Amino acid sequence: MIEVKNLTKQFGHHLAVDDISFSADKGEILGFLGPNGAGKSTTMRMITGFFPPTAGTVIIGGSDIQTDSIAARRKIGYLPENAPVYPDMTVSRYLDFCAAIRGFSGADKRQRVGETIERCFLGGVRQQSVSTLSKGYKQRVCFAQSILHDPEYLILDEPTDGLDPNQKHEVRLMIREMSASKVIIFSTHILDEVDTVCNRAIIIAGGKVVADDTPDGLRRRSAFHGSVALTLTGDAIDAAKARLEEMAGVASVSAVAHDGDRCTLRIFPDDPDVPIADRIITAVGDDDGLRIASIFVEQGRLDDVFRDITTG
Ligand SMILES: Nc1ncnc2c1ncn2[C@@H]1O[C@H](COP(=O)(O)OP(=O)(O)OP(=O)(O)O)[C@@H](O)[C@H]1O
Repeated sequence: MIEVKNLTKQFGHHLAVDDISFSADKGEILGFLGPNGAGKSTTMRMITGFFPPTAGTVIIGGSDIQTDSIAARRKIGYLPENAPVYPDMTVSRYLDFCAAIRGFSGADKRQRVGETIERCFLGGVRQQSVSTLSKGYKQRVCFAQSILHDPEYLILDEPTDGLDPNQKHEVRLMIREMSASKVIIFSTHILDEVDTVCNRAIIIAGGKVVADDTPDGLRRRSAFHGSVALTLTGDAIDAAKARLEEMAGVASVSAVAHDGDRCTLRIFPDDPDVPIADRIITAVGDDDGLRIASIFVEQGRLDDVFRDITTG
């Protein structure tokens, strides 16, 4: 369990993190979202003991990051923003060095490093100097050092930043695979990533937690959640629209696009959780010459919800 209580960070007169509290348990993959400068990296730096908070506490598996720092940090794997890795070392030497710092030696160390290199697909560059690696590979090397000791708590600051789509996919898979036995917190600007990887999302804006929900729960906050986009072709669209407006369970119908004899209607239900698409198809089907070109039930888009929440 990770417990963050009333965490606050003041840089001079600037309040970067303002009284953040949350806790996360094993199996949770917690996405940290927020606009630029919201306070995500600062929060992660305090959680990992990179710098102390102005106020508040962080307890990692029972160990306080400030008063029992070494015990707390032993349990953490941390991928900082921009993947700081020693440029003059080879990949193999760097991971060897990280493993030694983590207390591994001899055959155990060799095995850890070997397995991690394999797991992070770094075999092809293991003897290459870090300074000659591409941005994506540097990111992978830094990711490798964060999981080397199989930590229970994994704090990843934009882990897929700079990776190509295949590498992004691999990292997301790895995060999901590891999640059962860990608490994983990672920040990202990619909302799709939250959907595919996380089972919980915290949105931070202006240093405060402004939403804490499942990705599905966030989507349900969209004004469009449960609405139906219906595209019709034919002459009798106005009659169909009138009929839909009278239908039980429909709150409103609006024409959102019109092109010749083709029209898209957006139908808002009274209750977004009561499906109405079947009844819409039946109601429209009564009109001669009218054809349904497409029908789509909107689940709500995370980027719309994110914008609404973070811009107030
Ligand atoms: N060491 C520092 N000294 C002074 N101000 C800082 C320091 N570190 C961060 N800040 C400020 O704190 C605020 C939060 O920064 P932080 O890096 O945590 O944001 P973020 O949410 O991670 O942003 P991004 O998505 O752009 O990475 C910003 O206004 C930033 O300028």
